Amino acid sequence: MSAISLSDLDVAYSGHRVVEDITFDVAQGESFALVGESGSGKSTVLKAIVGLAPEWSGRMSVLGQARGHKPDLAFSRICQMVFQDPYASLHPRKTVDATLSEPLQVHGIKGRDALVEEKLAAVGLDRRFRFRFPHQLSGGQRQRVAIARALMLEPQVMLLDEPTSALDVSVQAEILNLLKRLRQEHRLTYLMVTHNLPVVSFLCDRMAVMNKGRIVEIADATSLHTGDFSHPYTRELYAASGGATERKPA
Ligand SMILES: Nc1ncnc2c1ncn2[C@@H]1O[C@H](COP(=O)(O)OP(=O)(O)OP(=O)(O)O)[C@@H](O)[C@H]1O
Repeated sequence: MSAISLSDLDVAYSGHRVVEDITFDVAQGESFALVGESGSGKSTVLKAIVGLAPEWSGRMSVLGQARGHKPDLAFSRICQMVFQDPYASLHPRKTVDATLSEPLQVHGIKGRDALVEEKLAAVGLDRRFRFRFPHQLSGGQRQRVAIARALMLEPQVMLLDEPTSALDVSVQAEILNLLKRLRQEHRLTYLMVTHNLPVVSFLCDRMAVMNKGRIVEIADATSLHTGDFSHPYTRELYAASGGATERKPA
């Protein structure tokens, strides 16, 4: 059983189709990237999976459970999304504690104190941060809180939408290291949007290259060492990123 399976996925906004014919499978425990230039539809694919882009057709399933068009509370227990900008994704008037407790309340899960502290520790924040508001945190700390929130329900699949691109270069590597560690410790599957090929090299096993709403190529991340790609658009993207990506991102 795949962690994520998309087949002939089309997605539109107000009748205007922006994503077409998306088909790929992500294996359990795999880290899979969607790359491509701005506007190519990468985030839209993630939004469709979590139900934030409701005009879709095709087939989607996560851990063997087919996605429908109706809200599905149980889905959030297996799949969570982390957004690009932790300023925008965290409620400014909620403490870290309130933000992390909310999914537990919604799902009627007990043991709030221990779980909040456990997930804070998992993302490298000690208990001093628990009763702070987002404006009392750095950008990197805020993104750690957003990741902790995504972990609260112990999902197996995480959708990561440019999780480091809104951060200072100096903290990008810290968050990437954290994501790498969490994936190992929690045996997570990642589907990650990025435009940064060194990030793919660091964190991902395979990548799908998107151009104008379609996938033009699916390649192993190891191809980033050699530049051995079949589609001209991928070769262009590779050349634009400066070629071989042995170096660490950020
Ligand atoms: N809520 C929305 N309503 C209408 N159009 C949208 C909406 N969100 C995105 N779009 C459009 O859909 C297309 C794909 O956007 P999407 O955000 O998926 O691209 P992307 O590849 O993730 O780009 P970026 O890297 O800039 O985030 C773009 O043309 C965008 O303007």
